Amino acid sequence: MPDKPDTPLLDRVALPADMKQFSDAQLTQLAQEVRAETIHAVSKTGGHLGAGLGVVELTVALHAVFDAPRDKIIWDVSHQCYPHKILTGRRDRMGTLRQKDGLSGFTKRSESPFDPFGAAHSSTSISAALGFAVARDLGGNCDTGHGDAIAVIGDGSISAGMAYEALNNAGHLGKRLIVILNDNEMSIAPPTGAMSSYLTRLYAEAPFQDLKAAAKGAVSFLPEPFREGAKRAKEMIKGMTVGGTLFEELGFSYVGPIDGHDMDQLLPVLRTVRQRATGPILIHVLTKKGKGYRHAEHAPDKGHARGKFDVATGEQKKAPSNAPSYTKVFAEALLQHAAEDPQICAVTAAMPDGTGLDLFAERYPSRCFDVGIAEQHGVTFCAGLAAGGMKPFCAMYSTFLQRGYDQVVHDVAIQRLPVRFAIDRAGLVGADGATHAGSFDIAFMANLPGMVVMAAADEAELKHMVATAAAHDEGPIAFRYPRGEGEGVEMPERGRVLEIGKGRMIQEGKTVAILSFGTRLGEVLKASEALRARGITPTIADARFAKPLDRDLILRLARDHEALITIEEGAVGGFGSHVAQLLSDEGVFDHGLKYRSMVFPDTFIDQANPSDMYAVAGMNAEDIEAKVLTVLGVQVLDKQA
Ligand SMILES: Cc1ncc(C[n+]2csc(CCOP(=O)(O)OP(=O)(O)O)c2C)c(N)n1
Ligand SMILES: CC(=O)[C@@H](O)[C@H](O)COP(=O)(O)O
Ligand SMILES: [Mg+2]
Repeated sequence: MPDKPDTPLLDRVALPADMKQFSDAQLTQLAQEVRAETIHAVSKTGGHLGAGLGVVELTVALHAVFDAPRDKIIWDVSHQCYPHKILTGRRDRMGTLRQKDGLSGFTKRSESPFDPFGAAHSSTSISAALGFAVARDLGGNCDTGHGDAIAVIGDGSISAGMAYEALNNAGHLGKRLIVILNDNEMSIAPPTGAMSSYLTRLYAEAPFQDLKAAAKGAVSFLPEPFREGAKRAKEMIKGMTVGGTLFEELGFSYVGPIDGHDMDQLLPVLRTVRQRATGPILIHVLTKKGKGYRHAEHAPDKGHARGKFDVATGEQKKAPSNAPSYTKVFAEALLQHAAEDPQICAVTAAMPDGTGLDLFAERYPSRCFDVGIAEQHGVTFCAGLAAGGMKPFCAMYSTFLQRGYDQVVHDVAIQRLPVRFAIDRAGLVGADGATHAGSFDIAFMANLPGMVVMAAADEAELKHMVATAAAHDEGPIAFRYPRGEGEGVEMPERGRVLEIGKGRMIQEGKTVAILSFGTRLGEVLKASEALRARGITPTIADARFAKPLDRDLILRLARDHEALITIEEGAVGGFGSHVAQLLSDEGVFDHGLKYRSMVFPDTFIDQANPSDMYAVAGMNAEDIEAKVLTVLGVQVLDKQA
C-alpha cells in the first residue's frame, strides 16, 4: 500500500522489525518523531526526560541495525529507556509510565522481551552484557535466542567501580561484546572525577585522525568498507580516535568519538561493528542531555527528572507544599552544625541535589565531596575521614547505600569509626518503584554491632537526629528519613541532642500499645482517632532508636498492655525483629503478650504514589486500625452500630 506522505513513520512501527525497511533519511525522521513523542509522554506523566532525549538517535539506530530481542540491548540505569519503550511495543502505554499498574520508568524483564535486563541502579550493564555474551557462547538456553550483547552506559555511570570490574573481565575474556559509552558530559549533576576529565580529553585533544593513524590501533576490527574507501565510511574514520586509550589497554577496540545525534555517523558505525566486530569493542558516542527540547537542554540537571510539565513553557505543575522536604531539613540542619564545627564534612555519591548537599557544597566547598557514582568508595572514604579525625556525614539514598554495605561493615562498623550515615529516601518512594525503595537499611544497619540506628518520625525529629549524630563520636550512627515533605510540625530553632537509645511517649492509653519507628507515626495517630470512636485508646510511643533499643520503654509497654504492635517502614528483619528478640529473651511471651510487627510484605512493591504503595504494604491508618482490632479480637462491625 503506498504511504500517505504525511503519515508519521512512528505510526508504522509497532516493533523494531517494522523499521528494517526504512531508509537512513526515514530513520532520521523517525528519530524526530520519537523525540516529540517522548516529550509529550513525559509532560503528562513526569519522569526522566533529559537522558532519553539524548539517546533518541542512538535508540533508533540500534533498533534499526540490530535485531532485538535476539540481540540484547542493555540500558545502564535505564532511566533513558523511554524512546526504547516507544519503539518496542509499549507506545500506547506511555501514558501510564511510572504509575500504579502502568509501565515502569525503567527496563524490566517482566514487562517486555525487549528488556533483557532490568536496571535502575547504575553501572551494571557491562557485567550483564558480558554475562549474556558468555551464555551465548556456552549455548545457554535463552527464550529470546542469542545474538549480540550491547551495553549502553553513560559517562556518569562509567565512573563506578563496577563498570571497571566488568571492562577488566571482558577485556580478559575477549568475547564479542559491544559497549556504547554515551558521553553527554553530565551525570545528574555535572560529573566529577578524573575519569570524567579523561573522557573529555579523549575528544577534546583528539583531532580527527586519519586512516593511517587509525590503522595503528584497531585496524583488525575495522570494517572492510573503511579500508576499501567507501565514501561515507572514509569520512567516518576521520572522526575516529583509535589507539592508546584506557579502554584499549583493557583489551577493547575503541571507536570514536562519534556524534550521537548524527544518523550518518551512527548508522554506518553500528552496521560495521555488527558485521565485523570479533572481540570486545567500545564505541564512544557524544550526545547532549535533553537534546531537542530547549527547557531540558539548557538546564540538564533540572531536566534529568521532572514532574508533569507544560510542553510550550517547560513549567512544571507542582502541588503547593505546606512543609519543607526532609532533605532540606537535613541539609539546613547540617549547615548549622558545620558553621560551628569545622571538622564536619559531607560526602555524596553523585546526588548533590537529591541529598541536599548542594547547599553544603556552596557554603563549604572544601568540606563537601561528590565522589561520583561510587557508593563503596564513598563509605570507605568517610571511614578514612573519620579515622583522620573529621566528622563525616555520608549522605546517601537508602537504596544506593546497599551498594556500599561491605564497606559499612568492614571499614566503618568493625573499626567503630564515627561515620554519620544520613539515609535519605527511606521507605517506599513512589514513581521509581521497587528498585528505589528504601526497604532494607533498618535491617542491614541495625544488625551491626555498635551501630546506632535512628528514624525520624517528623521533620523536627530529623533536626534532633542531625544534632545527635553530630555529637556522637563514639562510633557509627545512622538516621533515616523519607522522600518528600515533612508533616508540617513546628520546627525548633536548633536540634537537640537525643539520649542514645531512648524513645518518647506520645499518648498514654490502655489495652494496646503501638510502638512506631519512623514516619508511620502520622498514620498511627490517624488510626488512633478511628479507634477512639470504637472506645479503644491505644498507647502510642515513638521508638526513635532501632539500635540500641529502649528496653525500659518496650518492656513497660509489654507489661502494661494486652497487646503490643510495632510498625516501621522497612522489610522484615529490622526494628520489629529486634523488639521480638528482646521480648523473647526477656521471657515476655511466656506471660501471654500478643505481639504483632507491621513490616513490608515479602514482595517487591511496584511503582505507584507512596500512599498507594503503603496501601499495598498494608501500612496505612486503616490497616493499623484493622491490625489493632484483629489482635484484640474485636469483631469489625459497622462503625454506626
Ligand atoms: C548506584 C546508583 N547510584 C546513584 C544513582 C542515581 N543516578 C541515576 S542516573 C544518575 C546519573 C547517570 O549519569 P549518566 O550515566 O551519565 O547518564 P545520563 O543521565 O547522563 O544519561 C545517577 C547518579 C543510581 N541510579 N545508581
Ligand atoms: C534514576 C535515578 O536513580 C534517579 O534519577 C532517581 O530517580 C532520583 O530519584 P529522586 O527523584 O528521589 O531524587
Ligand atoms: Mg551522562
